Amino acid sequence: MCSCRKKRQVLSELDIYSLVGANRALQTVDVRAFVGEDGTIVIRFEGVNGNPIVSGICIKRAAKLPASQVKHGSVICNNCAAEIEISSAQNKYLRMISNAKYEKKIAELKSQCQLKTDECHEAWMSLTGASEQLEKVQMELDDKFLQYHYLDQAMEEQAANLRDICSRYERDKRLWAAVVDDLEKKVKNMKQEHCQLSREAYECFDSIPELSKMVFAVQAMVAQCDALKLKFSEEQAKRKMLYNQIQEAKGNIRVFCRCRPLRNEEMQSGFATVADFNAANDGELGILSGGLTKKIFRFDRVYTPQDGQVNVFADASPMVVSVLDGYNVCIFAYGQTGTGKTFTMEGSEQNRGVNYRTLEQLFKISEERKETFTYNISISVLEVYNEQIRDLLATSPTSKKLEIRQAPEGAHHVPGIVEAKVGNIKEVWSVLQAGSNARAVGSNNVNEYSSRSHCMLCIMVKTKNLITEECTKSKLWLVDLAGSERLAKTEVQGERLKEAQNINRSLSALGDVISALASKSSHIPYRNSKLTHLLQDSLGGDSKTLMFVQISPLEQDLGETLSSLNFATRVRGVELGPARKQIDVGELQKLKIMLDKAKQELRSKDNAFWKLEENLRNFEGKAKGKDQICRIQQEKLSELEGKIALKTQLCRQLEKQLLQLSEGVNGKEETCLSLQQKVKELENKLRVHEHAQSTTLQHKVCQVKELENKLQERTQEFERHSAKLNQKAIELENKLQMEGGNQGFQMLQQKIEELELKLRQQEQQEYMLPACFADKSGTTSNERKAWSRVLSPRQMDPPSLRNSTNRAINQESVLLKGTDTLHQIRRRRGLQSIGTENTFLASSPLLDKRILSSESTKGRHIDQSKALSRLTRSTKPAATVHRAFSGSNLHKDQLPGNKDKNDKSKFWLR
Ligand SMILES: Nc1ncnc2c1ncn2[C@@H]1O[C@H](COP(=O)(O)OP(=O)(O)OP(=O)(O)O)[C@@H](O)[C@H]1O
Repeated sequence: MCSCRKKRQVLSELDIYSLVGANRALQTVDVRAFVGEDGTIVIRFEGVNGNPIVSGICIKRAAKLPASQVKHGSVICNNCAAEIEISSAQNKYLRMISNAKYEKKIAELKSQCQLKTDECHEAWMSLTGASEQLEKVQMELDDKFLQYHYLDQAMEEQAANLRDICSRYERDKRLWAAVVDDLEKKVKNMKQEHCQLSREAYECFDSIPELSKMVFAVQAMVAQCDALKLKFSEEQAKRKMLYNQIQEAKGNIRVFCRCRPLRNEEMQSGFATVADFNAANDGELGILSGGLTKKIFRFDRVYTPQDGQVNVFADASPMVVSVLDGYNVCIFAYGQTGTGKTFTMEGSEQNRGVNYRTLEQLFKISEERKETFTYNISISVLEVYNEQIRDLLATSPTSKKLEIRQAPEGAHHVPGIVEAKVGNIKEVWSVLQAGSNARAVGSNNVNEYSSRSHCMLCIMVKTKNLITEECTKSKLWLVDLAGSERLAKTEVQGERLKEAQNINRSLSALGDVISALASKSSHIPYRNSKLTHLLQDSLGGDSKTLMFVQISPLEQDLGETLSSLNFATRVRGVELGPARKQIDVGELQKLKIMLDKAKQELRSKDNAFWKLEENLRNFEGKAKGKDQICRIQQEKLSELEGKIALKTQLCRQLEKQLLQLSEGVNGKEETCLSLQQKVKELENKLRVHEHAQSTTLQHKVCQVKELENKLQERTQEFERHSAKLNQKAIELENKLQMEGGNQGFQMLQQKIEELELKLRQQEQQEYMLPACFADKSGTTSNERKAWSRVLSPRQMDPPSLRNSTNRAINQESVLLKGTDTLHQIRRRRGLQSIGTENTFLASSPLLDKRILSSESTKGRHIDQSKALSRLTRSTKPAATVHRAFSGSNLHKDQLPGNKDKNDKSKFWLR
């Protein structure tokens, strides 16, 4: 406290009444008072006239005393430049005020920091919200993208399917077109065929009446023919039967005439033939004699030179077969030498004769009848040579003469002769060959290999009827007579003459027998020769006889030919009487034979009739077949037409489907285009939003970072300084208590001064803060000035002089001293102090709020991390966010998503 002269003068000369008026209190401001040691307040009124009454004292807290103005425990007055001492208590109080000020500032800073933190939190929350929105948008975008992708895939699939369908459709179309073309061609061809078939069918249909007429005519003709054939066969049968009956009744010897063909050399020599075969079929043979006259001979059969062995045997076959029925049969060949007797009877290997064919036929029939008959066939081959019988089958020559004996039952046989049993035709040929080889032959001028004996093959057949148990024993003589040529012609002598004489004698005996038989003589001279004696059972009587008269066609042989033919004519005239079975089986055998024949004829007629019927059926079947083919073709045509109609319908349906598919594809393409546009719009919006978010975030992050840094520095400095001050205060107090005294006091004062100096320096540094904050927090220039004035030494009123309870009175009794500006500044200071008090009062809720915010921040930490984790997704928008953070020059570690949790928690706790 100082006694300011100016004030003192002013106060001494102050005319209170003139200034205030009567009964009004003088209100003084900035009246300095001293606080005594005992705590009393001393106010000195110097130069006061009268007795001023102090009705009330309003103590108001002094303005803050800047530490820089406190030097060595004193303050220099701004008015009088007097050094005002400051008591230790006042210093302590000042320090407390200073500390309180710093605390206030710290609290303000903390509150500002809290506000900034809240702002940051809000910004972060908004950022998180924006991120979430962004994420949602991103998700929607992803969904849209996926939808677009799926749509694209579906489109591609649809397009591929469509292409496939189109290709298949094209392929099928081509195939169908080819098939349709082919079918059309086929239909065309079938139509043509159908037309042709229709024509043919019509023709057939037209010709059916004619055909049926023809069929009827043919049938009628066939029937007529059949009838005629039947009649003919009946007539023939009757004729044959009658003839046979006549023959059998007469017992005539049947005579077949056969003429040999001209030899090659004879033809080359130009020999003429005397035989005329024009009526050979009627059994007539003409012999030309003397060139003009022709003698006709009638026989049972006349063979031309062209007739073969088969024809000859065919006629002889029925008589041959008679031996199986139990008849004795004799077949002999008579004729001039070289006319073909041996050829007819034996034949050659290529042209089998009657002998071989007879045995073949017998075996064949016996095989056919084996169910009803058993046959035992044996053969003997004899030769009558020079009136002696030779066994041609005898393996060893014997001196014993073979004689003919008559059995008790009347049959003649040659005892001791070989009767070779033959079972099949192979054995027959070997036997016949052996006999033929053993036959005596010789050459003459007519025939080089002339037969010089009568060769006689005797076939003995024993038959047993398995049904009737009837047994027969019959024999068949097949005789190849020796040549009947005249002796003069042959010009043989000696032995050959003797052979010829014997041959002629035997043939003459045969003639005699035949003449006797023809004249029906009572005596038949069979025994005149061995030949007739052997043939006694089979020549004449109850036997069947067949004679082959062999003639030569040559004119030179005309005499012999006529002789033979005359002999044959006589033979043919012989009536032997009816043949008789060797065992009388009566008419039964005959009826059976007739029945067999009738059956055979019936079979043949049935066959012919069946053939005709078959032909008719064939005609009808052909007509029906054509009708059926026509019907089938018509059905096929209708089927093909139906198929064509179906396929045409299918083609139309496919075309419709194709059109529908193309329409669907167009619609999907439009949808796809609209979706693409929407996606582009969303992407643009997202980009804009991301850009705005990133810029805002960058800005806020920068601010927060700066504030954080500053706050951290200040806090650290304050803490450090407070710690130092507290420590030094404690030390000083301790020293003060320990030491005491002037020297200690002086030292203490010096130290205090040093400390105050340091404190002032720090305060000066602190005073620079508002300017800094003004720059950042938008503080106006007037406010900065007010700050500097408030912190001036004049405003360092002791807080003890101010009382909050009298604040209103003090404000009203302001001493109008100085300028308006000063007054305004003081008013602001008052307001500032009030604001400061209010700031202190508001500090506790803010602290609570900070705690809550820190707690809520802790609570939100997980969500933020989640949010950040969402931001760090590997999607396109996430990458965009990452770019936004990277664009704000933040280190990767400073990114919320990448920083560790401790840093994040520290960040939010701050
Ligand atoms: N119908 C015919 N067809 C063909 N050749 C025949 C015919 N008849 C006879 N010949 C031939 O004439 C020749 C004489 O025949 P073959 O020996 O049979 O007479 P032949 O009457 O038996 O004589 P021979 O009394 O001297 O024994 C033979 O070479 C024979 O082949």
